[in-house]
Amino acid sequence: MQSFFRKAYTSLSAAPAASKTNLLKNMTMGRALNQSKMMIQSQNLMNSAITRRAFSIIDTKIMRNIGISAHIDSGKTTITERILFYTGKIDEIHEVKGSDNVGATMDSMELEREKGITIKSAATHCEWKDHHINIIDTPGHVDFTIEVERALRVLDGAILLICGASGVQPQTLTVDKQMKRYSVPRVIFINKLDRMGADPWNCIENVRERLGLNCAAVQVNIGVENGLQGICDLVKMKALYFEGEKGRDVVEREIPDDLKEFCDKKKQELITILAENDPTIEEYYLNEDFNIPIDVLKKSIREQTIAQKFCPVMMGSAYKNKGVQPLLDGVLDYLPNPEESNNYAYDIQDKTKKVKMDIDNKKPFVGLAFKLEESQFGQITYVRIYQGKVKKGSTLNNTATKKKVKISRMVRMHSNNMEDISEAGAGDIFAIFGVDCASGETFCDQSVNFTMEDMHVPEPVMSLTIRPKKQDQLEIFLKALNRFQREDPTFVVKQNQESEEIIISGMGELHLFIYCERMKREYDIDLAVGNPTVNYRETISQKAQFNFLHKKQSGGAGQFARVIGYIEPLNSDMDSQDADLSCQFVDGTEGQNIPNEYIPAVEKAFHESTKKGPQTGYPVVGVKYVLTDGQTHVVDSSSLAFAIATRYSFKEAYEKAGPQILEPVMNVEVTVPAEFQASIMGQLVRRRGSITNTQTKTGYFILNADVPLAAMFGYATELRGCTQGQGEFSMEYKMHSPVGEFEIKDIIDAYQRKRAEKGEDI
Ligand SMILES: Nc1nc2c(ncn2[C@@H]2O[C@H](COP(=O)(O)OP(=O)(O)OP(=O)(O)O)[C@@H](O)[C@H]2O)c(=O)[nH]1
Repeated sequence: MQSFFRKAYTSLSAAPAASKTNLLKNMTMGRALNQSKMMIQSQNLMNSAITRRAFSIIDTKIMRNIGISAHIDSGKTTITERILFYTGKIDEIHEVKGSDNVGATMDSMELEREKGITIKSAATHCEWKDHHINIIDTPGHVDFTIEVERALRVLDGAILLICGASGVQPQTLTVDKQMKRYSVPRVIFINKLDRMGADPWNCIENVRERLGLNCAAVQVNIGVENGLQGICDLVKMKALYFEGEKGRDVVEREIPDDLKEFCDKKKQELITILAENDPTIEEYYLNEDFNIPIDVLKKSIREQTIAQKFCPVMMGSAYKNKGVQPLLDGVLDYLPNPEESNNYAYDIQDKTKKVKMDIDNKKPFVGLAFKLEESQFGQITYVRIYQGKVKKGSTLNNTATKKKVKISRMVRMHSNNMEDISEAGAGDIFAIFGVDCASGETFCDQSVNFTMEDMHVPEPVMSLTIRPKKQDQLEIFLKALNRFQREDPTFVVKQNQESEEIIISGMGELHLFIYCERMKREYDIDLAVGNPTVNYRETISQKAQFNFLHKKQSGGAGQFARVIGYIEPLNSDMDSQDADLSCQFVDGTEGQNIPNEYIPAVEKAFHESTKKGPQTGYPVVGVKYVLTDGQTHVVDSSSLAFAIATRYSFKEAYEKAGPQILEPVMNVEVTVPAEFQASIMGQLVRRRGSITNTQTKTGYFILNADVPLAAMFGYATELRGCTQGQGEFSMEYKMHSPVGEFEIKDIIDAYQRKRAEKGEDI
């Protein structure tokens, strides 16, 4: 079959365009191959045809931009590897941490292959049944959550992966929340059905309860765990088996007799759920007619999925090569093409003006740089086109920097490889070379000036000091920091003004560790790394008035400014995930006691004051400053005087407003063999954790707890030690909560000590 394919591909490539379709038909139809083999051959031929088309603009109707998101280790990379194999992009499957030591194709960084985790999201594309699919493989580890955010921002649909044995896990909740935030329609794939204790029906219940998603299975598994054989498609009412090399031949048979009744029941469940939002299906339902034509059923699933009223659930085992091709069919059948998803930009002149993007190649070009990557050929910038098209050699505007950029080389990426293209059209994802920009910036045609909506960038929760051991490496060290910062908005670099120490902050220990490691490996820098510290925040718990007069009228130019008002908490409850961690200024003045020209100085000085809290030096959050009145002097008032008065007024009121210190609290999930239940609970309670959920599943004990980040240092080692290496845990940022009484004193003392010792301004 391989040689047949090669021959066919050669003749197809050489044939004139008009005869290719016929040639394709003849070659696939004229041979007495079995049904499944024919399917694969015609598939590969179509793929070749589309690969050729990749050099020109792709019709948006046959395009899908999808991401694969899940909790860590759910199998995203493993699935992507199968997708690339079945669509003819790679000739061989390499496993994550596989015995061949090659590593999965999408894990192209050395560190990714070593650790068996995905760090940066790699973009790729493939062709399936005459459709072009752009795929972003997103990392599952919470420390790289910004990669997930970025991917979702630019995708039209997603596959939400769930482990068939573990069900909904902490990060499934996070990625689901992110998908909801960006209104991304999704299909669910329950993976790892070959694992001990796997149960897709439990997972579906779990999804309904914990994610609140209206979902139903469109497939039923044939067997489970070691006995997993295939799946039944409830739309077609056929059984599908995956035979031949690596399960590449999809063979359709009748549903096994012992599953017929169960499949009928599950199909009825699907129809009942669809009927709620679709009058056509409702009519079938009311007539108790469950033999709905395939097209009608697919149309309903598609429309409701795109409208985010429903999620179709598919299933299988990527590792055992079962269920991946039907999942690809599901992507085409149920996820939107770029024309079917809504995207908006803001007019840079008037940010309140929202402009709907039009997937039309004739419209002015608007594209978002959503990801940067350093390669051996220079910076690669990934761009999603929201409208218009772009040709190699054209010039675009970067609306953030106002700089003109020449698009001299355009490519489609495939992990670390690429293919050159000469143009790309609306809805597509491509990459450009040598363009200087930061991620999140918008490129436009000269005729428009739009910016795409900002991405949600979470607050960094952990910091550490870092410096090169050798002075002559300082320049390359700063270059590396600069690059990482532009690639990743959750990686923040600051310099302490007084001690000149460089402080890097990020989303967790692993996040910061990876950057230190990359500096060592990619830049050969010998680093001195300090101890990690937690990013505390300060806030207030009650309202407090201020009335402050700043007056200096002895000699020289005088200063006079009075500010009157109050500060109050922005949140009624700080112990909540929805707490607003911003600071707001409200101009509540009436009349002209403070002339308008001084108000901006007051606002600016308030925001400046919140950058460094009086108790710990960490930023103040969740505070509203309301200016109600004031007083000026005809000669001596100035913006400077009002700025000084504001700073003192804030300090004065802050002391009376019940100051609090907030610390990052993590949602921790620990999975251990059941016999370790007691010791695990004890450990987390000692680490100031409050247990939120426990469950026991097939010999495993799973515990969820909210634990302060400050108490989680060294937990990986402790867990490994007490479970003989059999325990696993993951954690993600949940919220900033007030620090307990006992810890407050330690934190303040440490801050005062540090200041006294070093005269440091942290
Ligand atoms: N039994 C079983 N194992 C699987 C399956 N899919 C993936 N795995 C294994 O699960 C582990 C994690 O798989 P990955 O594909 O790296 O998961 P991921 O979601 O990409 O991981 P991160 O990117 O690090 O979050 C690997 O050891 C895989 O071989 C499956 O269907 N069944």
